[in-house]
Amino acid sequence: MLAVEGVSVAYGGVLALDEVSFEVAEGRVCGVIGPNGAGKTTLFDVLSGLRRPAAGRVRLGGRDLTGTPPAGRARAGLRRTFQRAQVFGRLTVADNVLAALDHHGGGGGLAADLVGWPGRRRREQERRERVAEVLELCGLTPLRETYAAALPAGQRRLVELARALADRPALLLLDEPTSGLDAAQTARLGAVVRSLETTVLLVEHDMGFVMDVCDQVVALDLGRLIAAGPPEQVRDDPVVRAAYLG
Ligand SMILES: Nc1ncnc2c1ncn2[C@@H]1O[C@H](COP(=O)(O)OP(=O)(O)OP(=O)(O)O)[C@@H](O)[C@H]1O
Repeated sequence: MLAVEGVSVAYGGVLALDEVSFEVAEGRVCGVIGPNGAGKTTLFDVLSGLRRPAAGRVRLGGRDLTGTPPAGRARAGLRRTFQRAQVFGRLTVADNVLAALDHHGGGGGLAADLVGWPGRRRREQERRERVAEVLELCGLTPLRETYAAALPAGQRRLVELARALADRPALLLLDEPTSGLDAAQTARLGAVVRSLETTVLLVEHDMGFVMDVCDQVVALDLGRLIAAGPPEQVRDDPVVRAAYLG
């Protein structure tokens, strides 16, 4: 379970987050909505460890991550995608995903290869199978040998998603995942997100997508949590509607 407890962040005089608290049960998909400047990006920065909150705690699976730097959170199973996809342009699609798995096994360099470290080939095989599985899931199999730099933005975003999913993260943060995707890619993304057993938090402006894939939604406005609950309930909440009308 992800627990956000009383998180506050101030930029100078501006309270970007004001005692925000909510929980997401394991394996659930939670949408984060709110008008511009609501604090959504700041919340993601706090969760991924890029920004230390002035107050409050973040727990994942009972473990307090509040003071843990980004690399430690990655080891705890947290993955994030960005509004601008971050992929290795000079690697093929398949190698991009393989690279995301490379800290599992492998290693040891040439010496270990020569000695034929037991289990090494089996692990290599497992990694390749996992790459194939994730590429298939994300609809990228036909593009597996294409260099990522040659892909249009929408497909690069799917590659970034495939990288994030590769080693079965405990928590996946998706920042506006549908931006740059066409209708077919958005539908594929929705199916992928729904099929995951991972806990997912996603910031998204496409309300149709949020309604379609999220189990719950939290709404922020001016740094405060103004509604939380089932998607339709939050969408129809008069306070949420008023916030969007500004
Ligand atoms: N580095 C910063 N320095 C000062 N103020 C900031 C900084 N980053 C964000 N803010 C302010 O904090 C508030 C929350 O911003 P944030 O980017 O988290 O909102 P958001 O919901 O992600 O908005 P958007 O949908 O436009 O991306 C806003 O008032 C914003 O102007």
